[in-house]
Amino acid sequence: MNKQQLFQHIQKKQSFLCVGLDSDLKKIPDHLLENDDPLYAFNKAIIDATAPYCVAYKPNVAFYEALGDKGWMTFEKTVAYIRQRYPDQFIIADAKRGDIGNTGEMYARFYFNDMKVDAVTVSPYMGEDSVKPFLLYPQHHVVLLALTSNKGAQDFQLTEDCNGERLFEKVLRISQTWASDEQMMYVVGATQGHLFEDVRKIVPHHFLLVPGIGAQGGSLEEVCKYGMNSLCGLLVNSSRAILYADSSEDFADAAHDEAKKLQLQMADMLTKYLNK
Ligand SMILES: O=C(O)c1cc(=O)[nH]c(=O)n1[C@@H]1O[C@H](COP(=O)(O)O)[C@@H](O)[C@H]1O
Repeated sequence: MNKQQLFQHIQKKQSFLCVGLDSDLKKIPDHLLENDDPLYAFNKAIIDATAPYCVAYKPNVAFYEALGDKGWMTFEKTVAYIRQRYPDQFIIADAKRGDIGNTGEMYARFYFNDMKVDAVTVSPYMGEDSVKPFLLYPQHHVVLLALTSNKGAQDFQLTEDCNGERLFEKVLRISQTWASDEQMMYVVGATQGHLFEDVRKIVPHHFLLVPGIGAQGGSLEEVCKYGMNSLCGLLVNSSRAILYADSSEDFADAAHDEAKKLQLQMADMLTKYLNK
């Protein structure tokens, strides 16, 4: 899916919501534990409840990897379910990979060829040759960590070199030379507020994956005010606030309501900030 197609989905749905599938056996409603594959049953119900209100899903592989073979099967089945039922949805494997070239090739092959996701989150720390294997798949996307939502973003990403350039700025500036803004996207945490202005000075045209609203306290309004571009350019993720809005048998209805609430706020943001 290219940027223009993603934007068309955003316009059609009046939403730039990405639902994070951080599905945790310890948090899903008890009655689902009777299923052969409880996480898959949970994911299917969440996906059916939220699909009208989002344009993307982001299964976080940690939650599947932790369950071994069974978890990987759940991951694969979940991606296949989205592909089959909701082919317009953009699917991001949140894997935060990044290793030397030949290892990166294995990761890229696994996620793009076998798991068939559209995009993978990748860490920039090991540099160009660690990211390149993912860029050999022209129809797929790298979502590079730039300025993350967590407190530890201060430890390295916000530190300055002797010219006053912060590390996240260097990541954005240099990595742009590795791929076009069709293939590269960046993670910028919603908790970074006005720093979106600085991000947009360097990458005005890229799509940004923005986690950190809801449970982490980031502001949707601030993200949109400083981060929206003429193709929206934002995929705003929410995981726990949607998945665990209710722990009873009504969990899917609660997820539906939460996703719809965010979609309505996003429709307002599009009216307010698109092309402003
Ligand atoms: O790459 C990510 O998706 C990511 C980057 C980041 O800076 N912060 C961040 O929270 N995430 C992920 O986004 C999701 C946020 O989940 P909630 O805080 O529950 O909405 C989790 O899957 C995190 O791993």
